[in-house]
Amino acid sequence: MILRIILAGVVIFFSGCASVPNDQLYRDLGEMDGITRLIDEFVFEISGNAKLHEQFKETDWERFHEKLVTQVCELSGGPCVLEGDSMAEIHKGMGVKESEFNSLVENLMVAMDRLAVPVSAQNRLLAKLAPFHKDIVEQP
Ligand code: HEM
Repeated sequence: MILRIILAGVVIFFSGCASVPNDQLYRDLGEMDGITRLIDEFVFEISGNAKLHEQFKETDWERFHEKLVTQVCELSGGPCVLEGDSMAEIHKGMGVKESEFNSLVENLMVAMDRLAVPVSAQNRLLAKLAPFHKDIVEQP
């Protein structure tokens, strides 16, 4: 009897874990539609940002947009996987400066404000992106 209760507890615990997917941020961002609109605005901001013009002058905007949608979908717990090189490998040798990184993050914040993304979701997305700082910025 005791064994059955323990077993039931274990089963409930694991099925509970499986039935609560950690996709709250993905849902708060409006799933694929919301994320696509967010990246539309983000890419629009980046492409018009004079401080970033030199870095992005040869960018394939369509590919960049698609990769960013996939990345934000994945990071927020959505059903996407960004394949390919790591953030460090992609940005290696670009000489990305701290000021450029901050400017790009400001572009994202403007995009999120424009779409009225709730502040708590904004903060959670920024927190997911923050660890990339060390992979992208090349210290002088
Ligand atoms: C949290 C910050 C950032 C994230 C999440 C991010 C993410 C990405 C992603 C997903 C790609 C596409 C990779 C691919 O094509 O496979 C990319 C490419 C690129 N990133 Fe970043 N990036 C960030 C910051 C920056 C900064 C600060 C710069 C420069 C100022 C930069 C410059 C570029 C450039 C030039 C490309 C190549 C675009 C192309 O030629 O198609 N990134 N980044």
